[in-house]
Amino acid sequence: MTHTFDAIIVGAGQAGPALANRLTGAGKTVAIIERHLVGGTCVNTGCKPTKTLVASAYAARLAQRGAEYGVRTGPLSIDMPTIAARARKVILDSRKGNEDWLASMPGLTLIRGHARFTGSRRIEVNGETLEAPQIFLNVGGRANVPDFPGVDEVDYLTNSTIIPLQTVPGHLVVVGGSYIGLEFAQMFRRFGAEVTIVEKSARLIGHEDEDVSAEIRAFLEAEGIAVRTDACCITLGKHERGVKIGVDCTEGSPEVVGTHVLLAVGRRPNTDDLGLDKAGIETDDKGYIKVDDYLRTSAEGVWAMGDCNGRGAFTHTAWNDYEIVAANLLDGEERKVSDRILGYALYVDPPLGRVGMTESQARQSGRPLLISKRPMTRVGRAVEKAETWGFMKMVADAETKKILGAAILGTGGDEAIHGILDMMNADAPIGTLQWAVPIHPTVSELIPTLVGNLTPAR
Ligand SMILES: Cc1cc2nc3c(=O)[nH]c(=O)nc-3n(C[C@H](O)[C@H](O)[C@H](O)COP(=O)(O)OP(=O)(O)OC[C@H]3O[C@@H](n4cnc5c(N)ncnc54)[C@H](O)[C@@H]3O)c2cc1C
Ligand SMILES: NC(=O)c1ccc[n+]([C@@H]2O[C@H](COP(=O)([O-])OP(=O)(O)OC[C@H]3O[C@@H](n4cnc5c(N)ncnc54)[C@H](O)[C@@H]3O)[C@@H](O)[C@H]2O)c1
Repeated sequence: MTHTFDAIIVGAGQAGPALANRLTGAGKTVAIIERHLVGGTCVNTGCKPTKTLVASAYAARLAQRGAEYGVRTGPLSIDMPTIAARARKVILDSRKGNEDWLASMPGLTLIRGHARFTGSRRIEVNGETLEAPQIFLNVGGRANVPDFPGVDEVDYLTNSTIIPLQTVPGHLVVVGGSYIGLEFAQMFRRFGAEVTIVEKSARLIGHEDEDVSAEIRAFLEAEGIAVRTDACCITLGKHERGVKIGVDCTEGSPEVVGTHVLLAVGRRPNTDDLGLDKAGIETDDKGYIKVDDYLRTSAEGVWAMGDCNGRGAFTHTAWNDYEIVAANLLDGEERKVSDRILGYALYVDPPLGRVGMTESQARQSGRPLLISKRPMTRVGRAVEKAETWGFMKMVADAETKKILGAAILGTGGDEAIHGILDMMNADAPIGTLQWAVPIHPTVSELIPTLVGNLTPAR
């Protein structure tokens, strides 16, 4: 039997439920299909639990440093079951919030099962056929597990399986030194694990500027995390203490032995089992669904939103994809992905808040540049909090006097960066900030000073 809807959404992650809300609000009948957990990656195995764990790790760090602040407590201990339970509660509350939201939408049918195209705008799920003139794909991604030699012989962890751990690993080896790897590495170090990060490129978080990578490496090493860069030819194998990781580094021992290994070497889109070929939907060589500026796929009447289109890899970019599609289809607007100014944060401590171009990208663009940089040791709020790692940096176009990009690697950087992000979205020239009166003492109060110190790049 074939069931017909006005629209079908595949995936109840970040973009799908919000779009379902708008479509049903416009009087359409909508089926949303979810094969696993409502809320997708961010809610169940991504942002929400990791930031909850990061908060516990921050509390542990402050407790470890308590005497520096003149606060002495008894012997410190880490209660991992309570830490994991806190993350679990945040997951369950958020998932339930999403489920309740879906249940409240009139005209919405939530179908639990794996969706697969069987034809153009025709989908099969649980043996039933569904058809709709409009189909929206929000299938997200999963941890990439490369076929490292020996990978099947060991119990490796991914972001999904490390979150519920009830004990602190003796020695956690983290393969991959980017977002996922660095956030877990630092939190488990703070929970008491020995931690080694193994990264194949020459530096951590390699798409950021070299000064950002170097500073992050410095504060992670200062907390006792071992970092092995230039690590090629990863191999995995069983060892009496847990797992041995073969790393063909240019320096150091060719083998690292740990009790646990976390694979944090990127994501892959959930597009390999979606029958895209049956619907004429093209992907790129990594499996990301090709979309145009309006998020339309190569097949008429099919859109792709969120991580699966390769145009963003964050919760807020998935959400913005929904906003773009809804505005274009329901509000008569013409919104484009290319109008998005990308901002994001890396939740190590201190965090990295970022927006727009890196200094290196700005230099490669060949424009005349103005650059300004200020260490956090010269930011009053950071000094008062005794959290002075990092720096603030801004790059502007010397001719248009517009900000091209910024990094705030320092305490409160994930929040303070929004002052710059908002300036860029308002398309305001740097002089706009000259007479702003920021609040003292904040990290943000130094943004006008950063602007005032912009000087021609050498
Ligand atoms: C450890 C970790 C930490 C992160 N932290 C942050 C952060 O701090 N900030 C941030 O902005 N981003 C963060 N991210 C990234 C963020 O989680 C993703 O960008 C976001 O969840 C993408 O949302 P999405 O809607 O595109 O996909 P998803 O949330 O992955 O949702 C896709 C859904 O589709 C379902 N699905 C897939 N295929 C099918 C099918 N064939 N049939 C039916 N259902 C299907 C899946 O089960 C899933 O529920 C993090 C990611 C990870 C892994
Ligand atoms: N704070 C956040 O917003 C946040 C947090 C976590 C995850 N995320 C999202 O999740 C996505 C995935 O994160 P990720 O860190 O897994 O992926 P990533 O693609 O950002 O980084 C993967 C890292 O692994 C390294 N690597 C690849 N192959 C390797 C190998 N064989 N040996 C050693 N190192 C290797 C890469 O050089 C790179 O540094 C990101 O794109 C990000 O958008 C975001």
